[in-house]
Amino acid sequence: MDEIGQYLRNMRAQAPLVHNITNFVAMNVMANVLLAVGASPAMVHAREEVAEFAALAQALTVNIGTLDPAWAEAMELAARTMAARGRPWVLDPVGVGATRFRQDVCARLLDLRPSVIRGNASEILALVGLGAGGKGTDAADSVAAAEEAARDLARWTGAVVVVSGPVDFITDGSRGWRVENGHALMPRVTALGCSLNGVIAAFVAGDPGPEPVVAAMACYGLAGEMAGRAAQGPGSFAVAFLDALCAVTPEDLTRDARVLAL
Ligand SMILES: Nc1ncnc2c1ncn2[C@@H]1O[C@H](COP(=O)(O)OP(=O)(O)OP(=O)(O)O)[C@@H](O)[C@H]1O
Ligand SMILES: Cc1ncsc1CCO
Ligand SMILES: [Mg+2]
Repeated sequence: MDEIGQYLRNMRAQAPLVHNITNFVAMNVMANVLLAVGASPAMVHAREEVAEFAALAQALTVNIGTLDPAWAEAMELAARTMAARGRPWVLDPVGVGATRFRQDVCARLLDLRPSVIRGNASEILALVGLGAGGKGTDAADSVAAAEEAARDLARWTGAVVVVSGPVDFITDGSRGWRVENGHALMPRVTALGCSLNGVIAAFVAGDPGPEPVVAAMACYGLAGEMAGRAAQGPGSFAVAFLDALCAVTPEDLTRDARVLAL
């Protein structure tokens, strides 16, 4: 892997336009996260314009958090555009274990070959369950338990798979990395997982493959650590986290990333 800070430097030099079809909860947080880290966000979801808009973007994220049928159609149209143009797109299968609707939509989206799939341990296990005939999952599934499932999902779909949690796991099906950066307040602020998808998309916009995804995860976790030192609780953490995403330098990332190649 190159010097890890280089991926942040490259991303900021490109300042990629990231098109996001995300949930109502995440839209504002995610747009601010992307601006803070140095990318350019757009939240666009109408069926009538998503394909045209996706053609302008360097990367796309799709998040099924507040799904409805019109949005599901828009997600497929936008993902199809990226796939046809060979541009990266990131899928976040929020709560895919919970309902049939989410499972059906995710199965269709997986056919459109996401470049990256990012979820928490339960979501990754549930997605693998779609391929294996729908085995059940537990909301408390650990990242460690999901590592093998993530490798299976990566081999099955061709995507880089990320399991986020106290320690993140990233795999392309053969290689694997653990990223230990992060802060315990991150899961106490809504939509920081959803917003992470945008940062991953920004890092892979100019540079496909698992290495920029690993760098995005370390960068996000490191910003969490910086924010954690300034915060009094979840509210001030959310503000400090935006400041930290803006302040973190490539040199900080190279020095303080805690990445284990397996
Ligand atoms: N206990 C923890 N300690 C340190 N970092 C954590 C912890 N839990 C999550 N993170 C970090 O928080 C970020 C978001 O991951 P998380 O797994 O919470 O996403 P999520 O469950 O999809 O969140 P949401 O659905 O609320 O958007 C990642 O960078 C991850 O490393
Ligand atoms: C709270 C919530 N509900 C649906 S999506 C979402 C944002 C975190 O995934
Ligand atoms: Mg999530």
